[in-house]
Amino acid sequence: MSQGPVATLELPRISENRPTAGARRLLFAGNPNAGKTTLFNRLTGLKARTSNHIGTTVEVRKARVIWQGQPVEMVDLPGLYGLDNHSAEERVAAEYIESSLADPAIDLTVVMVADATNLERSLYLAGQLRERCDSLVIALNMTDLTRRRGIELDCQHLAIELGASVVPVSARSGEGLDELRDALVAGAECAANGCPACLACSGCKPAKRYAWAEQVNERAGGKGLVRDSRLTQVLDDWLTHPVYGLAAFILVMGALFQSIFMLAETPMNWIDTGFASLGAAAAGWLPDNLLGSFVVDGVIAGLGGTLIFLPQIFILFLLISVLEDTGYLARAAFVVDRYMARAGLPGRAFVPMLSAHACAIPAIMSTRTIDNPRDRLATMLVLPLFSCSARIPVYIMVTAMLFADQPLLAGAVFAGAYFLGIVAAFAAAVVIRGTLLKGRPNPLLIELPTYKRPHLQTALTTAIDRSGLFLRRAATLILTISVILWALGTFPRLDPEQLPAATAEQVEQLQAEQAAPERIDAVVAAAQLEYSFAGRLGKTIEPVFAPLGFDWQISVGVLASFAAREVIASTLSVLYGMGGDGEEDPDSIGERLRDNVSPAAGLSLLVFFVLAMQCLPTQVITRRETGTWRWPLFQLGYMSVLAYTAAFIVYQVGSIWLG
Ligand SMILES: Nc1nc2c(ncn2[C@@H]2O[C@H](COP(=O)(O)OP(=O)(O)OP(=O)(O)O)[C@@H](O)[C@H]2O)c(=O)[nH]1
Ligand SMILES: [Mg+2]
Repeated sequence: MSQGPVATLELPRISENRPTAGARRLLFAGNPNAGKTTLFNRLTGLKARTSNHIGTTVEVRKARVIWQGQPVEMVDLPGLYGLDNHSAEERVAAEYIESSLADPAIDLTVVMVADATNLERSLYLAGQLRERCDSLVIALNMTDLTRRRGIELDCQHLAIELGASVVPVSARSGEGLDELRDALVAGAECAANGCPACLACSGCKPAKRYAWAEQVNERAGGKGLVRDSRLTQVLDDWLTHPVYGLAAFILVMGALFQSIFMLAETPMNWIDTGFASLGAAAAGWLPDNLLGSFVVDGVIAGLGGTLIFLPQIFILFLLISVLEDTGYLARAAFVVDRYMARAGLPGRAFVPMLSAHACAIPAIMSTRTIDNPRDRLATMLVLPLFSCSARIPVYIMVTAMLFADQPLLAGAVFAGAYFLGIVAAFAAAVVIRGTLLKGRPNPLLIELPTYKRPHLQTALTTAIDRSGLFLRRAATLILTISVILWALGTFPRLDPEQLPAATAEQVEQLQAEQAAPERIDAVVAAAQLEYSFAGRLGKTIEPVFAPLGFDWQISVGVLASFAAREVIASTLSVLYGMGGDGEEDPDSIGERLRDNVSPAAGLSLLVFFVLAMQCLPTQVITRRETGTWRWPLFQLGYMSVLAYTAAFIVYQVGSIWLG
């Protein structure tokens, strides 16, 4: 069959389980990391997140496709090992399966995705599902890997033992998908007379069920499957070793960040020059009036100030995705567990912490793999301290300003900002675990996934997806705020005939000196900006931020960035650009800042942005995951105090040192 699936994606709330009227429902269930989401993506054409570690999917995800003119609802579930005695993280999937099974209105087929390289373990859940549902299809996934190891599982025999269709597939390569689709369209009724296996173990104790799984696995030819090859064992000995493992960890993370900056440099320069020439060209075409200023100073400057970070975001997600796919990250979690435990954080917090370097939102959601509620809450509270990609603009802006001619120092300060975020998160965890959430984290017990060759296409899809999200934000939220700021900085208009006395005097003096007209324009533009709403607002709040060394422009930017922190870059591009020297060629953000901000104030700004909680969407997610506004408010409170205090110290000490 080759009808292209037409899919729409929706994210229901966890508890939502209403069937779509008249639709068949296909439920993708299976052990964690068996490839459920990869298969779901294949069949729906969607791009839900997949990766080679346990617990990637934490929410129920539905999609609707049309197959042979009929609507089919596909549901991707988080992984689970069994229907009974499930742990907290398996709850979402177990409850969804139970409630779907209990609802007679749903025309349900369960697609059990089984990892062929670990068939025995999958059979435990398969046996349970077979007992409870009348329509079950086993998608025996990862057969590309078993084949490579020279093992052919006997699917026909398995089908007889289980009394259900068994279709060998490779979700990654797409092999067997047509056969799977045919089996699903056909309806996939289980053998009416029941199957010996299920009759034999109905109501069995787990131990008996495991024994049954072992026997069936053996009869299907899965006994020869040694999960871990010799190479895997050797690699694991090294990568989880307390000393070599830590060295490897530092090396890998260092290489990751180093390559992000190296690879992103050239495309960032292109974007920078591109927008600079675009601004200059637009300034040439457009009349020198409000419209011209709106396009050049509002739209182009605002967009350019944000889009410049696209290459870094793309490369960061690409590399993290590649690394995840290899299976290394689970080993890294194992290595850092002992250090995390000292701060009161569970080892499982490692993967959320790593994703928090891209964005705190998915990171907070992925803490669902931490069973202990206190461990989980402590992790959530400190996650926003890690340097997410929205902070990168500020880091680049400030380092470019302070150390334009010293790339090594710039790199060190940049890394320092990341490091500060990590140290602050661990310190906050120590304090929180010692006071609010007393107790020690549970020791780390994770299953190490098998090493896999990374899939470039998956990584590219993730990177494109995340960059798309960033672009949409840039195009909507950030552009809107830039335009609002332009308007705030433009109105009310200052009548050129009625300049304030000081400005008029300055202009007269410049005219007497026969200064270049641009210099006179710049003086008038600065007076206009101070006269505007933005100028008045900035001047009002300036005293609050003055002890941190922020002038009124930065104060406006800091205020705006409490909605979304990356706004600061476009804000300053707009505000400093508007009050700028009026030259044809707009300078880079770094140069503009250098003219306006002292080094001590720059460092203080950097520290403030490392530590401040400036992201409404993250707070909304924290509210959702904790069920109360108390914790997001706590996040906002402690992080604001921390940011203000640290920036204050940096500015005061920095002013003495740096002059
Ligand atoms: N070689 C190979 N790898 C696969 C196949 N299917 C999935 N994978 C890889 O297996 C890993 C896990 O895939 P996911 O689709 O995220 O697994 P999942 O079952 O949704 O995992 P959870 O959401 O954590 O329960 C990813 O690295 C996939 O690229 C396959 O058929 N062959
Ligand atoms: Mg998944």
